[in-house]
Amino acid sequence: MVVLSVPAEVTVILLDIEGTTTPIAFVKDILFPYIKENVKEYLQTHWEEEECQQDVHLLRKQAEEDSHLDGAVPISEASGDGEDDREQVIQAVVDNVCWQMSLDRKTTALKQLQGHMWRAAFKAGRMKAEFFEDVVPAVRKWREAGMKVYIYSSGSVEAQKLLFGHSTEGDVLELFDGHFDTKIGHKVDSESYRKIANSIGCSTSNILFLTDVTLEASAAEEADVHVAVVVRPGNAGLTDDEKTYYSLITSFSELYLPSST
Ligand SMILES: CSCCC(=O)C(=O)COP(=O)(O)O
Ligand SMILES: [Mg+2]
Repeated sequence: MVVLSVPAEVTVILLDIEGTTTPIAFVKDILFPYIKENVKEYLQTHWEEEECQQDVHLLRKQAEEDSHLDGAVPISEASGDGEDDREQVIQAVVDNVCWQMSLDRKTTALKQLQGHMWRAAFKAGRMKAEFFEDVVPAVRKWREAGMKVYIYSSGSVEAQKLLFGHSTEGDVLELFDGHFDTKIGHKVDSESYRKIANSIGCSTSNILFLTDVTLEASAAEEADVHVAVVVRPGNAGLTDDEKTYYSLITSFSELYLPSST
């Protein structure tokens, strides 16, 4: 088995979700279709609720920022003038969400609505998150060795907690010391990793970030974070240069912590 030695200065392991802890297929074949199939009915049912209105407000602001993009879908303000008007705005929100999802955009606005929609499905037991089989045993081992373990995903913190709280391996939320999402910044922006270190109360060089996306690995590395790229079934392929440049692992069990036996 290939072994990757974790540098002695690392005290925090920061994990991506999609393609790292969780198969991309679970996200693409289960989580995302649930949104596309249910978004209209969700909006119709929850429209009057404060949380839903906040989600629509955020999506509308995002739509304004996106107005220069090809195919962008604007969301007008409801005039408050009857059922037809409300249905038109709902349809625009649906179209906007589907457009963003067709591009796999990671906007905070989209991720916030998705998290709220998944809540009911996870809580009712209609959906259970999947993790690669090495994930939970490795995280337990790292914690026993004194590591802190955090999540950094484009999925909202609320959605992350739903995932780890409702999985095929039960509720494993307590294994994590904290969660970060795009509210701290985007994963391809190196400043996000400095803010994460600051929020944890450590130096960026105390962090090892595991991700499947080399643009994220590169941003983290620019901030002096240690990185390893996770190669999982179903992940996007890497170029030969990327394979040579980055430390690669195919399972969390390939990480060797000097402090553990
Ligand atoms: C709670 S994560 C749900 C999956 C998701 O929406 C997503 O965007 C995952 O992105 P990641 O940053 O974990 O690759
Ligand atoms: Mg990922």
